Amino acid sequence: MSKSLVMIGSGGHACVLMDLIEQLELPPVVAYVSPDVSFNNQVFNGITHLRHDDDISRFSPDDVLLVNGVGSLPNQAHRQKLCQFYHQLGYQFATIISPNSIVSKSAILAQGVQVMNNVVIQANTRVNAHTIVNTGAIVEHDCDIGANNHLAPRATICGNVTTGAGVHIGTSATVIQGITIEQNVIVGAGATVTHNIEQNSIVYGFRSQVVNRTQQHE
Ligand SMILES: CC(=O)SCCNC(=O)CCNC(=O)[C@H](O)C(C)(C)COP(=O)(O)OP(=O)(O)OC[C@H]1O[C@@H](n2cnc3c(N)ncnc32)[C@H](O)[C@@H]1OP(=O)(O)O
Repeated sequence: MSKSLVMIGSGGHACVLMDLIEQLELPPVVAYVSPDVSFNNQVFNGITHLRHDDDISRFSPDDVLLVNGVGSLPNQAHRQKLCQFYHQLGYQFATIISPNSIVSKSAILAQGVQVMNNVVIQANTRVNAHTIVNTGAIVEHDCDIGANNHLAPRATICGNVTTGAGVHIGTSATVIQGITIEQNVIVGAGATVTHNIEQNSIVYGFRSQVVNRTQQHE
C-alpha cells in the first residue's frame, strides 16, 4: 500500500484504526474528515482536519485511500452511506488487517474490510466489502460473510455460515454451523443462533432446552 490514507470519522472506531495503522507501519494518515468543530483528540494532532465530506476533493483518488472510521451499530446506516458517497466520487478504501489477528491464507477479504485485534478467520472464508470483524471475533472455515456486516467484539461464527448484506452480529453472540442469516438482520448481544434467520429480523437471547438423550435417540 503506497498511497497516503485519509480517515473518515474521528470517534472511537477511528481511534482504534489509527492505532492499527501505526502498528502496521502503513503510509501516513494525511487528513481526517469529521464535522465536529470542537473536536479535541490527541490521536489526530497535527493531521489536516476536513470538516465536510466534500472537502475530500482536496485529495485526488489517485493519491489517497480512505479508511472508514465510522463505527457500526444496529439501525445506523451512516457508515454504509458514506462508503457509497465516496465510491461515487471515485475513491477506494483500504483493507486493514490487525497484525494481532490470524487470517487463513485461503480466506478472501474484500475492499474496505477491517479485521481488528485478536480476530481469527479460518480457511476458505470470504468476507465481503466494508465489513468490520471486531476485536476477538472468530469466523470459522467456509463462511461467506456479506458486505457491510459488523461482527461485534467476541462474536463467534461457526463453519459454513452465510450472512447477507448489512447484518449485525452482536457482541458475544454465537452462530452455529451451517446457518444462513439473510440481509439486514440484527443478532442481539449474547444471542445464540440455531436456525436460519429471515431478512430484517432481530434475534434476541438464548432459549436452553433440556432433552433426555436416551429418549431422543429411541
Ligand atoms: C466496539 C463496540 O462497542 S461495538 C458495539 C457492540 N454492541 C452490540 O453488539 C450491541 C448489540 N445490540 C443489542 O444487543 C441491542 O440490545 C438490540 C439491537 C438487540 C436491541 O436493541 P433495542 O431494540 O433498542 O432494544 P432495547 O434496548 O429497547 O431493549 C428492549 C428489551 O429487550 C432487552 N434486550 C435488549 N437487548 C437484548 C439482548 N441482546 N439479549 C436479551 N435481551 C435484550 C432489553 O433488556 C429490554 O428488555 P426490558 O423491556 O425488559 O427492559
